[in-house]
Amino acid sequence: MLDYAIFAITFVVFLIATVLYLYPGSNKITTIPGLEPSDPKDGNLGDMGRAGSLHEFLLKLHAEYGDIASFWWGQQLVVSLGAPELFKQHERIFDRPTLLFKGFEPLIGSMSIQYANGADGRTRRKLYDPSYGHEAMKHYYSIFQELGEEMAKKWESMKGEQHIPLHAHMIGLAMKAITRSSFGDSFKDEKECLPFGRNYDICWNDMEERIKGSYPTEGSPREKKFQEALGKMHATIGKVAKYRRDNPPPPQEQLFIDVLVEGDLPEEQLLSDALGYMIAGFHTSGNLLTWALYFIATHEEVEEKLHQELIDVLGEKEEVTPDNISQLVYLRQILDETLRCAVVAPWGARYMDLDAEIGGHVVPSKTPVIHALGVVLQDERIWPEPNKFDPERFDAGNSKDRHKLAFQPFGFAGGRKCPGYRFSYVETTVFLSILCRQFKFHLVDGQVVKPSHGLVTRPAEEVWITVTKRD
Ligand code: HEM
Repeated sequence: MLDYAIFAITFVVFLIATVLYLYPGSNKITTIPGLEPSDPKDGNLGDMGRAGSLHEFLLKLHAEYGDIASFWWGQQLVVSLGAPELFKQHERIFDRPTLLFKGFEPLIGSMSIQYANGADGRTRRKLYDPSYGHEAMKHYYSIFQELGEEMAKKWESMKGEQHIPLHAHMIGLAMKAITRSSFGDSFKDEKECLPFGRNYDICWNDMEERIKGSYPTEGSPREKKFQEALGKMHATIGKVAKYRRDNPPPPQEQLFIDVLVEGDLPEEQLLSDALGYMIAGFHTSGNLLTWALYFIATHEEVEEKLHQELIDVLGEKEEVTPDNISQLVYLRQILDETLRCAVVAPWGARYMDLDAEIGGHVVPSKTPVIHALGVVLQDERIWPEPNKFDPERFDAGNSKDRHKLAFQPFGFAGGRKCPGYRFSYVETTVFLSILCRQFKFHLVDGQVVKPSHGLVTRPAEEVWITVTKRD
């Protein structure tokens, strides 16, 4: 009888301990150091808001708890990795957790590649990736050249001291680059391009409000305005898709939109992925261009060294081509240091269906795992004086001993890194070589340029510059 009582008591104690151990809202389901939820419903989302952004929150989290740390996204435990050695353990993981990107769904749609995992995600990448592969890139140089020269002419026509809204101009330029190269000449027509840009602004401004926690109520004028603008963007993409379906180009002239059209995809997937690639394509590159020119304008020695390289490699007139682009070594260092210093894309994420071991801890199955790319890009153990803009960090001699996963601004895991990384390097190289060969840049006095970190890092306010034509 006593034996039975001891067994029963032990069993009940074990059961209670197990329930407490696994109860959501308790951090006991993992040994990973980290935050307790500040709120039973919202977890640490409030702390994230107070930090300013997820990136700033992660900087603090890792400073306090180390290279692997945990926190609560609402009632979901989330793990963050903040060191290249830990990235290594996630190098093969493909699937992305939906939860952390759910906020973008009203704009990009639930069928976006952003949410596609397993066989579906891999099949899509296999279908879409060649549009931004090494061979495809060769067709885009002339488009970038034409757009860069157009921008240079516009700046040249501006009177000496006229203030230029750098961010607006660079986002516009990057939008033209992705639409023309991926969707064809329909976007050459300003009548298509300008309203598209305006509708995009309406949707994006509303998305920024949503990401800060302000959602429109169903049927409200705000929601109607958002849906109307989104509908118009979809209608434009639908019109372009129909035109390309009715007038198919020869195989060697196929663009991304033709791949979508030929893929015989459900209409919703076509619209989602067309819009998703477009947004991912210009938001990122537009901000990379903005930050690069901001750093060039504020670092005269960098500006002059770059100008000299452009003259040495291209002379006064030559264009960037697939054959000479690799000679623009210093320009590439500037782009890489900009991606690092401005943390253009601060984080990525993955999850696994199984329990996994990372950094000596068990990560329970289905737990979203953040790749804190930006935390690593600002880690002073890897990058001394991390806030200093110094392209020499990427000089071949200075890079050779660095861990290969220390610089991964386009992500690194599971063959699912950013599909647009080559595109971005080529477009920004062509644009900057045209603009920096012709102009000197000056930041208008009295501005304090601060970053605003979302899924992409942009300047919190417009950056105003003036330009002087070089002799
Ligand atoms: C400065 C430029 C860019 C940066 C820093 C950047 C960064 C990133 C990062 C960090 C990811 C997440 C990767 C991961 O989960 O491991 C990503 C994904 C993605 N990027 Fe980019 N990107 C840039 C330019 C572009 C361009 C030009 C395009 C379009 C051609 C593009 C399209 C995408 C798409 C569609 C995804 C999601 C892919 C998927 O779900 O498999 N990006 N990007």
